[in-house]
Amino acid sequence: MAKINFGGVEETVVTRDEYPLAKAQETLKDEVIAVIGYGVQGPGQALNMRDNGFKVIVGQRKDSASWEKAKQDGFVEGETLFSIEEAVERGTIICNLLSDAGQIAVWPTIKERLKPGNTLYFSHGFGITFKEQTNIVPPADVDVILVAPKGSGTSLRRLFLAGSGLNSSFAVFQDATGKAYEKAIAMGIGVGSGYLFETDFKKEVYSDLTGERGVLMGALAGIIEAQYQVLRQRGHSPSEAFNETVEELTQSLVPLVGENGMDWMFSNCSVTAQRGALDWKGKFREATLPVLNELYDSVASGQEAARTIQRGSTPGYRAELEAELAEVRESELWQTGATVRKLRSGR
Ligand SMILES: NC(=O)C1=CN([C@@H]2O[C@H](COP(=O)(O)OP(=O)(O)OC[C@H]3O[C@@H](n4cnc5c(N)ncnc54)[C@H](O)[C@@H]3O)[C@@H](O)[C@H]2O)C=CC1
Ligand SMILES: CC(=O)[C@](C)(O)C(=O)O
Ligand SMILES: [Mg+2]
Ligand SMILES: [Mg+2]
Repeated sequence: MAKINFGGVEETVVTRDEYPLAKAQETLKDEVIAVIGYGVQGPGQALNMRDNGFKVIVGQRKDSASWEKAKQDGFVEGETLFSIEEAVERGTIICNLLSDAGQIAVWPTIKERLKPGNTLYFSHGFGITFKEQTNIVPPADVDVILVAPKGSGTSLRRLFLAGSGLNSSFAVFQDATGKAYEKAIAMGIGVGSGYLFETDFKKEVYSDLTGERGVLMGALAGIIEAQYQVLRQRGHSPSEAFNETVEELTQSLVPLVGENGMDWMFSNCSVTAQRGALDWKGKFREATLPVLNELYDSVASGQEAARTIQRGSTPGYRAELEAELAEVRESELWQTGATVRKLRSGR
């Protein structure tokens, strides 16, 4: 395992050089990998593993949109596509890729079909960590592992097809066979990870829930709305407010951050911009620190999990969620965005 120094702190990382695909194939050669749930992570992981030469079957509710999607992706009913019950029966590694709320409802179905020596696999520490709320307590005779790609299942698939990989966290919660660690790494390689970073279930779910509610999604959406609102209220046109808040962020500046870091993005902007950004970043940091601490507390207390479960198990919730997304989509800000996107010439 490679020891890599991250800004002065040494961590253990698994690379594809030291754990090549051939080794992962050897480790998992006798396993039937049952991917339960075919939403966003399900297709990304199942297709990457299938393309990587693993035995993959899919378990999904019949007559659902996801069932049809699995068929379109080449999974064949009765051969590689089954009901959830049958897929769990047939699998030796059970990948629980249902939505986090869905995992609670389906857990009894999975639990009663697990056999000694099976592996229970998650892509989130949610169900295990918040067991008081989820009741997901695996029997002692199965391995319990995690590989959590740090990005959308859509990106996992796209990067795999492009020949690169998305980084993933991995963890072992329970090692019944003595082989759990090896299986976790092999699965991580199999689903198309670039590098694998070791963590535990609790750290994975705490950081993941914080990240998506914070900078990655919630804070990003919120700060964009706030700046757009200020510019519009101060008399700027929609296109000017959008270009100066989102289009330049996504098309020019964030890709530069991704390429070579924040200081490099800064140094590719004017000295005027650099002076102002360096002066103002502290204010933004201090203003958001209390909110981020409140968020972390809400994650650690189980309140975020409770809300996810409560909302996610309400009948008709998907339609409500879609209505909330439609409200975002139909706002002036994001309607302006749709128009601006059409004007990206030559791309
Ligand atoms: N969306 C993503 O890209 C990422 C998701 N994850 C984790 O991966 C896991 C799967 O997440 P997603 O793919 O987003 O899930 P999803 O929300 O797309 O749902 C997956 C599947 O669960 C099924 N399902 C939901 N409730 C059900 C129920 N009560 N009975 C039977 N089937 C039910 C749906 O039909 C769907 O096919 C979660 O633990 C999530 O936190 C981790 C990294 C990224
Ligand atoms: C894509 C991802 O990793 C998230 C944002 O944590 C999620 O979809 O839950
Ligand atoms: Mg995540
Ligand atoms: Mg997440």
